[in-house]
Amino acid sequence: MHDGASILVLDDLVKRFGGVAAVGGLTAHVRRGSVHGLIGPNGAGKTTVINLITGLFHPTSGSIRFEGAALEAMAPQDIAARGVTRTYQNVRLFSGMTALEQVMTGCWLRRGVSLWASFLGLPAASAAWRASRDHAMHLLERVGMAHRADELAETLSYGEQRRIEIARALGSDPKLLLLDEPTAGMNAAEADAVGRLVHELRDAGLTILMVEHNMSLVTAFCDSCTVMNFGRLLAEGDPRACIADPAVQEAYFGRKHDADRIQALR
Ligand SMILES: Nc1ncnc2c1ncn2[C@@H]1O[C@H](COP(=O)(O)OP(=O)(O)OP(=O)(O)O)[C@@H](O)[C@H]1O
Repeated sequence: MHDGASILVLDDLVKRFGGVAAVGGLTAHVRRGSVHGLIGPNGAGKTTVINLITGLFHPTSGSIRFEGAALEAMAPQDIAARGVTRTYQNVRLFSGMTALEQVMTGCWLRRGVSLWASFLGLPAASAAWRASRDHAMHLLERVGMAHRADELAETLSYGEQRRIEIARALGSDPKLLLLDEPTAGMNAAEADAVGRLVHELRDAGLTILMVEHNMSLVTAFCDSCTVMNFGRLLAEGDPRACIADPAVQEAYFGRKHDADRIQALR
């Protein structure tokens, strides 16, 4: 997958924090128009990879190519402007704002009017505000939350808040959406609904890279995956094949004889 089919290519990516190599030479490919899972045990380096792709951290070495452009030295807002956006592991909504207002904050890249025009209430700013409200409403419909548009975010259920976050991330018309544990804390029905939403977004042309711990969701909804362990690549490809890989099983559950010993101690 070294051709134009890959929208994102990570090559020998390294991120050190002092003596800790959170990412220790990761190479990975994400195919355009796919749902790609990024999985691995706790502390494997998955969130650090998302932080590197979005420019929150710069890599110690290695490269990140998005549609052929090098992202590794770019500022987060420039990466966002190229069409890469994300959600966070923990819900990060603004308190005191309605669902619609939350999503409107994500539409800033589309507005195209200066901050001064907004402050001065110029006609162009009012028209841009109406356009971003209409777009935010459309996005709420897309994630099945239009009926909650005027509710304060803090009054919504956890699953609903996650949907609002996804709608907000869609506000900048991304090409690549990075979801960091989008189903954490959800019940099976809510998680399944997120899986279906992710498929709808993919079918509408988006590429999705999703950090996920729920293996049944990964096998049901991811087209491909990258498995990390200790900052490195453990397996890449078809999710079922990756999860069945003995090295991946060992990373998650320990060696078979360790499991047998633990069982014997019980
Ligand atoms: N800012 C930081 N400073 C120092 N160490 C960090 C920092 N961020 C991450 N690490 C370390 O890097 C390693 C990878 O962390 P990371 O959060 O990327 O893993 P993860 O796979 O996302 O884990 P989880 O599934 O538990 O969220 C861990 O050992 C973590 O403690």
